Amino acid sequence: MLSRLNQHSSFVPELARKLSGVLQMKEFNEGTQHNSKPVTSITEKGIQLDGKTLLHVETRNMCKCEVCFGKHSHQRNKLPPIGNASPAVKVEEIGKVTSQYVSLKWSDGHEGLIARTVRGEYGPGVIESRVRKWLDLTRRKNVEQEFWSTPNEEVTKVWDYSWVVSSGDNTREFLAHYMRFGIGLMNGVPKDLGMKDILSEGLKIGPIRRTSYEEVDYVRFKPNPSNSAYGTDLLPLHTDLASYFEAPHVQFFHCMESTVEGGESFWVDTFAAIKTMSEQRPDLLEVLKTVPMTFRYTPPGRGVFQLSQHPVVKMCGKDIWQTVDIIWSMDTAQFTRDEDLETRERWWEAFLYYRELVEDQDSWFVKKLRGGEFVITDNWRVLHARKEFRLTAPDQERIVSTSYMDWNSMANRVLSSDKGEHVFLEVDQH
Ligand SMILES: C[N+](C)(C)CCCC[C@H](N)C(=O)O
Ligand SMILES: O=C(O)CCC(=O)C(=O)O
Repeated sequence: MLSRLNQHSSFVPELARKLSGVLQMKEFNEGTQHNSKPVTSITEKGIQLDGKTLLHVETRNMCKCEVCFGKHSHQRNKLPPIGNASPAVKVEEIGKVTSQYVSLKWSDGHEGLIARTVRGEYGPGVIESRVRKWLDLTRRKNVEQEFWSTPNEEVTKVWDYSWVVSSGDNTREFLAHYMRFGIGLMNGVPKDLGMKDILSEGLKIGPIRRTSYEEVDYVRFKPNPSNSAYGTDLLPLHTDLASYFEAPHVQFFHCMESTVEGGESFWVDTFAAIKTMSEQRPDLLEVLKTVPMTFRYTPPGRGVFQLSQHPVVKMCGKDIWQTVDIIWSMDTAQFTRDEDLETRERWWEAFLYYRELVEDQDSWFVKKLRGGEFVITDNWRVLHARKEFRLTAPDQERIVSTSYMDWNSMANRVLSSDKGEHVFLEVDQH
């Protein structure tokens, strides 16, 4: 590798410019996303590449040579010198430029190459088209999500189970829909399939996230319920397991049977409400973002003591990232011990403002689930609830099974290539 690079170290800038011109045409034809001229030049801050400035330190950390970057692991093999920020490592020379890579030599003596394209970065194979289409959605970027303050046709779309599981691409479309709206519904799940069959054999996703409810929990009427879900009363809008430090990202609902009266489900998109709040009362939103609330689930006699704290709204940069809301597991008494009076007054004003927005019934998606229907919700975004139901005849039943999963497992299904042949970076063709 290095000896090959050395061949290019007597590098002529003009040649690179010519090459770059040719490459620009080629890439345009391939439909890649380079805008302006693919100039490669060294500047004060770093290098100019394809109309973009890359900092010296960034280029050094982006090195894709086989010394720096694991061929099999696609992880960094070797750290660039720790002191690469101070004194700053600098690009000293730009070498060969091809459609995928640019060779660079840095002031720490290292010679390597950085990728110019998504393909150069991750390697050839099916993944590239998916990454282009879905990378931002799988990273929960708000710009790709569609917030809904009324349940429109797209949000309420019900997908046919057998269609969804009939090909990998169909499954991906369905999961991408779920990620966009925070909810995805299917019907027609065959009667003989349980939660685990649907997840691992149908949607081919996993593993299930274990909680204190084990892998699959059956929500049905139980006397003296250890969780309010097992009663028949209205179950108000909430996200599940707020008492965990990291509440599960994804929640699955499989309605196995429902012949009771009432018991309609409803959902609301908190991100739409938070957006409204950010426009109308940014001062109150700030309070929800900064003041932590304690959440608690400590049912007696079960050896369970779950206690955690979170602000109700979490951000990731400028993106709304997570809402945590379960009114009845808020430990209000603990809150009075943790925060001063003034903070609590402001917090309650902010929380009730927010709660009023999500309790606006016009923003609810209401649907009575029937046997064979399946719902996935973004438990960091969409609140779910169930209306009261009544058992008026002995043969009536309502059984919903629930499970949880990490968001990564969904993203993995949407973006990954299938297991099989190794597909390596094309650095050796550079
Ligand atoms: C569905 N399953 C019964 C497993 C969990 C119910 C979670 C909602 C609950 N009240 C909470 O403590 O967060
Ligand atoms: O019974 C239902 O439909 C809702 C149950 C629920 O919200 C839960 O278990 O978290």
